[in-house]
Order: sequence, then structure tokens, then C-alpha cells
Amino acid sequence: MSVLIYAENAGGTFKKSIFEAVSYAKAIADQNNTNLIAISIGNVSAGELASLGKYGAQKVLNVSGDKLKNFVNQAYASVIAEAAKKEGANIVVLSNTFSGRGLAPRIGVKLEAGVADGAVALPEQNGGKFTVKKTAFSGKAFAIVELSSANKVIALVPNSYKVVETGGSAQIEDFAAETKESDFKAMIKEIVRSTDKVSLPDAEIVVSAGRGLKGPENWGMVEELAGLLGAATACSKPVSDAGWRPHSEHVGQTGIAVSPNLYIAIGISGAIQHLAGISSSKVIVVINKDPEAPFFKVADYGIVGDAFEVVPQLIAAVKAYKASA
Ligand SMILES: Cc1cc2nc3c(=O)[nH]c(=O)nc-3n(C[C@H](O)[C@H](O)[C@H](O)COP(=O)(O)OP(=O)(O)OC[C@H]3O[C@@H](n4cnc5c(N)ncnc54)[C@H](O)[C@@H]3O)c2cc1C
Repeated sequence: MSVLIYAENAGGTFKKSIFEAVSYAKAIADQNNTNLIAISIGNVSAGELASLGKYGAQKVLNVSGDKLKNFVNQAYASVIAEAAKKEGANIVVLSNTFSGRGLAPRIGVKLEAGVADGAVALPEQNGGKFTVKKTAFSGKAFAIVELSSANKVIALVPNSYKVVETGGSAQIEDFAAETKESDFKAMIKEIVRSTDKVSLPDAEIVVSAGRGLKGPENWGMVEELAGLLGAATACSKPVSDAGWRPHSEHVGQTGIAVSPNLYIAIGISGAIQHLAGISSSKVIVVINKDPEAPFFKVADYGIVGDAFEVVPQLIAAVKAYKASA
């Protein structure tokens, strides 16, 4: 038995969410007194692969070559499942990213494994039971699921487990995986970024605004605050429906789910459909002029006040802090 972590790369490098997933997988390996093996697919440098050792991977299987250079859901799932079989791994861990969410059920089918995507905590293993806490109902609730199958696939929500450096080093091995033509029926030919700004699902800080801002002409201060904090901008659904902001910024049940360290909500009421997309945020700050706004019930810090007075003061305070630091 061992634990296999799929280390997804973005343009040849690993993001923080992958180091979180490796640390999480290492903790599961420790719970079971077993080894952690990582698998990387695509063209990643030896130095980058070796960096996974710092977080507890003892061995990194390196799958490279032109055919698997770009993400292909079915083919990547075949390769990861094959590696799991070869290494005797009965637990496969992924990051709950766009790719991870697509891979988890496919690997689950290939390994006849129980799948817990959207995991937010380490599994509990008591009396032969293996349970995982995961998000449910579009982020409006948490579910505790029991995986009773011998093989298990877990996809960890970014930002829900800390990065832990263990200081080890990983041995890198080339892994030649068998793929079938039928694995390549749908392939990504090109990825064109729609913006150079901080990507919303990966953002550690999000500055989000709602209908309380009255109109698109007032987003300058939201952009400025986000720029100062290195944050991504987001909005409520009615704001994107009205065309004040692009749909790619719409957060919530019908939009993007985010899990930043800090979510600043300006002039957003806090409807349940909006909260569904932000429930995994670590710290929530709410600025709203209505003290009865539902958002205050889930806020860690709340400012009752007019956004047009509070946000400029916040911008001035951040500028003053940066100038003095
Ligand atoms: C099936 C379904 C799916 C949905 N999915 C989503 C979703 O994914 N995401 C989403 O966001 N919504 C979603 N909605 C809509 C959701 O129910 C709310 O209508 C929406 O979130 C409200 O947006 P809002 O808070 O920006 O606007 P409002 O409800 O109009 O709230 C504006 C807030 O701004 C405050 N305000 C006003 N002026 C100021 C000021 N000067 N300073 C400070 N505060 C001020 C007000 O007190 C108020 O709390 C969905 C609805 C349905 C039915």
C-alpha cells in the first residue's frame, strides 16, 4: 500500500495548491505508515520535480513527451490509474482544480474507487472506517462521506490545508505510461488567457463588490484596492448580469467558487447563493451600510458604513502602511 499524489503543473511549474495537496497526501501516508509517491505529467524540469520532496514525496514519477504535453482528461486519468496500480497505491490524491475535478471520477472508475472531491480536511480513520469532510450542495453545506472501497480518490480544495515542509528529497523516475487512441478523443489545442490579472480561483485575496456600488463607473476604487493588495476582483451575479462586470468575475452557486485567505465583500447583501461560492474563505470582511445585511452573520470582520466612504479610507490606510513598511 502507498499514497499517490498527482502533481499538476501550470506551464511547467507547481502552484501553492499543489504543495498543499502534497502536504495533505503526506499526512495521509503518515496516518497509514506508508510511502508517498508523486506523479507529474507534462514537461517539468528536474529541479521543479525534485522540489516535491520538500513536502514529503519520496519518489516522483515523471511522465513527459509531446503526446501528453497538454492536459487530456481521459489520457491523464489512464496514466495516473496505471501508476497507482503499478505502485500499489490505494489512495490517490489530487488538487480540486478544474483538471482535478475532471480527473477524480475518471480515475475512480478505472480503479473501482470511492471518490471524495471537494475535500476540506484530513480523512478520519477510526475502527476501520475512512471518512472525509467535503463541500456539498454547491458549497452551502459540508458532507461527511465514508469511502468503504479498498481504493480511494480524494480531491483537496485549494487553501484548505497548510503547506508543510518536511525537508526531504525525492528520487525522480521516468514513467512510461500506456495510453490508447480512445484516450485522445477530445484534446486541448491551445489555451488563451482572457486576462493577465490574478486568476480568481487561485487568488489568495479577493476584493468583491455587489449592487451596492450603484454602477460600473464606481469600480475604480475596487480595482485600486485589489491592485494594492495583489488581489483578484469578483462580483455578485446581478452585477455581471447587468453587464457592469464580466461573467468571469461572478462568484457563487451559479458562478465561480473561491477559497481565498481573505474575501472582502463590498455592498453585497450575502444571499445564500452568493455565500455558496465563498464558504471556504479563511477570513471574510464585509462592508455594508445595512447592519442587518445577512453577510454580517458569516463575517469575521464587519464594517457598517457607506462603501463610498469606507473603501477610500481603506485604500489610504493600505497606501500609508505600504509607504511605512
Ligand atoms: C437560482 C439562483 C442562483 C443564484 N446564483 C447566484 C450566484 O451564484 N451569485 C450571486 O451573487 N447571486 C446569485 N443569485 C442571486 C442572489 O439571490 C442575490 O440576488 C444576489 O446575490 C444579490 O446581489 P447583491 O448582494 O449584489 O445585490 P443586493 O441584494 O441588491 O444587495 C446590495 C447590498 O448592498 C448594500 N449597499 C447598498 N448601498 C451601499 C453602500 N453605499 N455602501 C455599502 N453597502 C451598500 C445593501 O445594503 C445590500 O445589502 C442567484 C439567485 C438564484 C435564484
